[in-house]
Amino acid sequence: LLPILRFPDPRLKKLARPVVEIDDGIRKLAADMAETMYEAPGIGLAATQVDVHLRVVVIDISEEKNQLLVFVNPSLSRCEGEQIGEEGCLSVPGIYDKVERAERVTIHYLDLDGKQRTMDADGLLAVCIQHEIDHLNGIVFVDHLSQLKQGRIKSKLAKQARVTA
Ligand SMILES: O=C(O)C[C@@H](Cc1ccccc1)[C@H](O)SCc1ccccc1
Ligand SMILES: [Zn+2]
Repeated sequence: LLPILRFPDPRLKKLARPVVEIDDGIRKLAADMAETMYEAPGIGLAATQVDVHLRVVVIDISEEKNQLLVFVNPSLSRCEGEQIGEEGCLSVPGIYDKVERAERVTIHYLDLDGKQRTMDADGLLAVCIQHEIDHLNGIVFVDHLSQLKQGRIKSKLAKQARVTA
């Protein structure tokens, strides 16, 4: 299992670098990220969240937890429509708030065989993909909220940290 960075850790703001070659190291990273995601539990995880600043994302929104998607160097095209959904984040435990996302996206990425692929997504998968790509760009969903809400969240998490410490 990989330790997940907690907001407002400054390493969550780092920009992840593209993967140059998909080797066994990247395949092991994806496997470790998937294990960490399933155990959390979560439906998505970006390498940034486990302090690896490479553009790798794992997602599984299936009920049976048996449809793992791995996106290397993901990018979006054709962002259409709007949807507002309640979001949480494994790096911001206990905080949930509404975030506006595109309803439909086309994602371009490399699979673990290094093959260039394209996928259309909508609904929860589109939301998750946008949430994870934000992480690779150093953006946490809290950054989309008002300064007032961000202040409240920081103090709430600081209090939680004191209690658990
Ligand atoms: O921190 C992460 O990146 C995992 C996120 C991914 C996510 C956030 C909002 C909406 C969709 C996906 C989640 O914390 S995973 C936990 C979760 C589980 C079911 C539904 C929503 C969030
Ligand atoms: Zn997140």
